[in-house]
Amino acid sequence: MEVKKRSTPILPWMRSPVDVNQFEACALNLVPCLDPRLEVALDKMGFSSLFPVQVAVWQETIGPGAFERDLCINSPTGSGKTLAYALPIVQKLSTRSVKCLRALVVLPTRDLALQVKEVFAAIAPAVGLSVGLAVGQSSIADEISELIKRPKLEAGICYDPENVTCELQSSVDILVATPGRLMDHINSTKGFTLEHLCYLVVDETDRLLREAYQSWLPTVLQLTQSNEESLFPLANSFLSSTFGSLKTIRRCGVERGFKGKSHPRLVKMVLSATLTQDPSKLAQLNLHHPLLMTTGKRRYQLPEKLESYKLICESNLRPLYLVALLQELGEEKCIVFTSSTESTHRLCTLLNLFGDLGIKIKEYSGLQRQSRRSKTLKSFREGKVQVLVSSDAMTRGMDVQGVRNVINYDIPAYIKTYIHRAGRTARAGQAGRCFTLLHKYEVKRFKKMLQKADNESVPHYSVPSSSIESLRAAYNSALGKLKETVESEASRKRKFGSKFLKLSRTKPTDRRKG
Ligand SMILES: Nc1ncnc2c1ncn2[C@@H]1O[C@H](COP(=O)(O)OP(=O)(O)OP(=O)(O)O)[C@@H](O)[C@H]1O
Repeated sequence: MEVKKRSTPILPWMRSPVDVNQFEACALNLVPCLDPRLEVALDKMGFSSLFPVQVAVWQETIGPGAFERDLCINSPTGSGKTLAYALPIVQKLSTRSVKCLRALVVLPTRDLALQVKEVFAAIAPAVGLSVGLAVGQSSIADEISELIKRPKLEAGICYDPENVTCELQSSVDILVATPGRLMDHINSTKGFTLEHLCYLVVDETDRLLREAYQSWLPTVLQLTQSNEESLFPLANSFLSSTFGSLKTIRRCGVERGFKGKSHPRLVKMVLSATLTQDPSKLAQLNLHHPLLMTTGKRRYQLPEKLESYKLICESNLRPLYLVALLQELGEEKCIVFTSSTESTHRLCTLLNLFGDLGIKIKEYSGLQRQSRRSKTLKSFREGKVQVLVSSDAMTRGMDVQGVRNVINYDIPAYIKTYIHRAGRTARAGQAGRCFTLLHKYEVKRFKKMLQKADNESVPHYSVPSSSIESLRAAYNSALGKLKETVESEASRKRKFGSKFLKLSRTKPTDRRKG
């Protein structure tokens, strides 16, 4: 007998969402209250209107909603969620008079954080705001000097470095960070404070809530919680009047208690194309009167102009079919997803051993150094590389213009993974295709998985058998070379490993002598 999986109850507030589909795109000059300087900045970005999800969020933030509720935004990949939160935050902070860290955006990976920072950087300076990045791209010292302003030393005056904390100020109004580097700054950067934080954005929420990442979330929530019930309220006011430092008084209050008050509670915005409904996960965010904004009735949505195809072949012939498909796609930018970093490396090596395919193919995976990954991503963005073979490092959030095709070399294990992978194409209302290579025994599972995203029938895609036949000889030769390459890589690794071991066994004094 089949045991039915007990479904988790949906939280009451999730049952009455705002449907983003009810909103239409809105020309920039018709967006109510939009700061004209931001209109100019958006125009420079090539944007002439706001997308529906951006209009819907604008309503709940700058419009009548007035940031009174925490927002949970579940809208498809490529629908424009980044600007949906960036624009209202920037508009709201545009009237601030003192610079301090007021908005924090947390993302799971460095490349994603860089991408989001670019969006803020395109609009925030237009209204005099600065944006910082804390991702560990540069040394911690360089990052600190970007984020914290040191007091100007007048000639002849020497400050005690231990005693300058109260003089240190934030150089940024908005910080985009990954959890690890954020925790480094919280724990050890003098002058780094979340005391004045007004906005917290948790992008790719379900991914970020899956791991603790050094307990960044409870730490941020604790550091920003209401300080009205502080044990020493008088001490607080004494300190601020004595030292004249800026103090942010938070209130926790009820739904409509904040209008016109200068220091509201911390507002949270959480987003994903596959937002979790798990009450225990959402509870970690300690949301205030949350409002769910979602697109349509289905929990999982694929982009409107995405076409999904299945390509059936024997497992051992998959590389052959992949090459034939890549040749058909020609120079169109394409991402090929595999199930692991190891198979990404192996597949990319194999493809490059096929002889001249007339397309530049590179690997992008968590196995590589960040600098290498960033370089590859840059070449891909610039069109110098046409095909990226990737592990799931590329699955979420990455926005690369002109990606027309996504290929699942390995079938994704979950519908969420399919949605994020496929979502690297068909972005911003553009058309795109997602091909999945399947063995005939996987077809049923694949169909069942796609039904969860309302995708009932996925047509077959076939490559001509003549293309397959013409590639066979090159395939066999590539397989032979792959064996050699793998063996020489393994022996290089072994050599490097034993050298490293020897080195670490040597006494430090000996090493210095050598
Ligand atoms: N108003 C707009 N007009 C034109 N293009 C836009 C607009 N807003 C966003 N875009 C473009 O749409 C693309 C997708 O935006 P974004 O990366 O924010 O999507 P997303 O919803 O966060 O996707 P994902 O769930 O995959 O992270 C980007 O290339 C962005 O530049």
